[in-house]
Amino acid sequence: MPDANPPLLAVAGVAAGYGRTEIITGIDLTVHPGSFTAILGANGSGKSTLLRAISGQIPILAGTIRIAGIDLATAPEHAKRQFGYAVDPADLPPDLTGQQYLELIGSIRGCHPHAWPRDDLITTLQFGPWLRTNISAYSLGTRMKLSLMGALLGTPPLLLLDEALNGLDPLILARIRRLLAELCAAGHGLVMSTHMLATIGTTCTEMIMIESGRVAHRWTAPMIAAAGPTGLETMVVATLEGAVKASVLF
Ligand SMILES: Nc1ncnc2c1ncn2[C@@H]1O[C@H](COP(=O)(O)OP(=O)(O)OP(=O)(O)O)[C@@H](O)[C@H]1O
Repeated sequence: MPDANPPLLAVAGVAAGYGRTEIITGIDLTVHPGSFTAILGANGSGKSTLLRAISGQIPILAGTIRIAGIDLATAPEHAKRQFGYAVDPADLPPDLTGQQYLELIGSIRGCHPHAWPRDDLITTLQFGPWLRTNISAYSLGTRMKLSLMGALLGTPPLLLLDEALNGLDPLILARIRRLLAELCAAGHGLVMSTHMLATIGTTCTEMIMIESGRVAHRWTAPMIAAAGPTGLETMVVATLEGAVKASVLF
């Protein structure tokens, strides 16, 4: 019998990569309503590859991915309606305006192009002046805002953010953090890859660290709370140092 309250995301034994090269292996990850999972790891460890697999951009080589109980492999269109994914700013279509991009995402999601969790998102993100300008003229931070606005369109149950806070100025960053915290409090799930420990602080409920394509460390909410904002950085840097020493030994 299907689970009446399935997790928002259930990743089990997943392997994925590019062509014949397997980059991530044996990944298990469960995200429940209200949780915020941060994916950490050194450059090139496989964080984006994991998020590309979860969002169905690359095929998986082993394992299963279920989004709100829906199998991504057997019902991809249905599964993809359950999450918003902040695309890499470099992948935004340069010849569209912001408004056209939002209309495109809205048509794919079957929602109004401004159907956000808050009606005033354009004002909150100070995006109004850019709506009718071609994306090719945007700064990195402006592209990042549009990418986040696309992910939030239709207020999906699950948000997948790949280093989606890079390049935002401190005011916009604070506003986005507040909005994401509100969404988690309302029962949405958030998975975000990041190097910005100071930014995620202790707001996440789980942290995983990817090393060479595998989950090498997991920190639960009590462990994160016990470390505190300053201890968190020390803890993660020490873990990364340990990984570098171990790779030198082998
Ligand atoms: N499109 C691609 N084709 C082939 N290999 C790729 C591709 N994208 C990434 N890789 C390789 O996969 C590995 C993991 O890359 P990935 O982008 O997932 O790492 P990451 O942890 O997100 O890194 P960073 O923190 O630098 O963003 C790297 O060795 C990278 O070179």
